[in-house]
Amino acid sequence: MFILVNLKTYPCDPVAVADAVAAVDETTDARVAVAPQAAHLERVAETGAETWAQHVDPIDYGSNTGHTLAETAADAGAVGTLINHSEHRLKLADVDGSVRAADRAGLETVVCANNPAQIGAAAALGPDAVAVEPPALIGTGTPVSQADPEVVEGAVDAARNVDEDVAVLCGAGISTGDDVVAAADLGSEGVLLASGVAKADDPKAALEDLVDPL
Ligand SMILES: O=C(CO)COP(=O)(O)O
Repeated sequence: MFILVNLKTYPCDPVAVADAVAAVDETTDARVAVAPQAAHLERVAETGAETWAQHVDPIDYGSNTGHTLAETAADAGAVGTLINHSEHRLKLADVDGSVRAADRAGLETVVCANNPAQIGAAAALGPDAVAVEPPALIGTGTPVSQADPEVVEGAVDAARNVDEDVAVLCGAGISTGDDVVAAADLGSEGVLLASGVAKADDPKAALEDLVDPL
């Protein structure tokens, strides 16, 4: 299982969480990675934790003020990027452009989407993975894999019908190892989560609980 911790703009210490991610990754067969804010990419990558960007723009080098260039994220140590989060919504053409930009820079891609229909559209753009995250469950602590299993199964079917090579992850409310096991049982190859680790009093203990049953 792939466990990708999105730090969003939570007021946590990104380096401390990254240290915990790196330490827990050593103890498990699961793959554990962290997606800090763009300004923290370099410091986070220096911990040795697998580091992802939260976003890259559909641009190339040039006159693009205030944008995130995929190559710059890669230079800072990112090995992958999220694209099109519910909290950072892109037009389909821009999702496509961001996937192309990430490919150009050698970044792995996970395109997020709200529901199975959008997952099908996202999978058609050829990312490495898609992640279904129902917006109503994000940040609630109610795990999509246990509260809304149909949406995860629907996403797996939607992606498989389009491109069997695109992995499917799920996210929203995931915070325990049981939530991760439930996701795996539904055909998900990984989970995206944020508050369960970024807002935890002890992020390392939260990560240990997530990987414990794997
Ligand atoms: O949006 C998410 C991950 O990208 C999920 O957030 P929560 O884990 O806080 O529900």
